[in-house]
Amino acid sequence: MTDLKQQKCVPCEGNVPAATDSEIQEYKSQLSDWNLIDIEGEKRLEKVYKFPDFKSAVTFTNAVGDEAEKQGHHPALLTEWGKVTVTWWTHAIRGLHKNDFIMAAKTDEIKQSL
Ligand SMILES: C[C@H](O)[C@H](O)[C@H]1CNC2=NC(N)=NC(=O)C2=N1
Repeated sequence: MTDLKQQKCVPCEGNVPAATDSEIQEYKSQLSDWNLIDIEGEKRLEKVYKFPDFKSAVTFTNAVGDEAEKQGHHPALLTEWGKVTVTWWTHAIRGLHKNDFIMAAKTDEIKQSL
């Protein structure tokens, strides 16, 4: 099985099915500490990353933003002193796609690289 973090997002403009519950479980089992949340009926993946100060939280936020631009898939990012909340979902399908799990794995990799 190819690591999620090594995969690329496929272009997604609403013409793809959402991940099934069993796909969600399979992809989620390859990640650590990501929470599956439900916002008004839409499934999303969320994780809070901790930092020692505001500046390193901003650096991480920008690095995640750069990868999002590269992959054409964009998160919600809430940057605060000492923490960043990252939320991935696919707007076009109002739910989760494999792209979101790929980006979650890449987000973990970015955190480890800083
Ligand atoms: C045209 C462009 O690829 C799409 O609008 C992309 C941009 N980034 C995106 N990011 C996310 N998270 N979901 C989307 O549906 C999405 N759509």
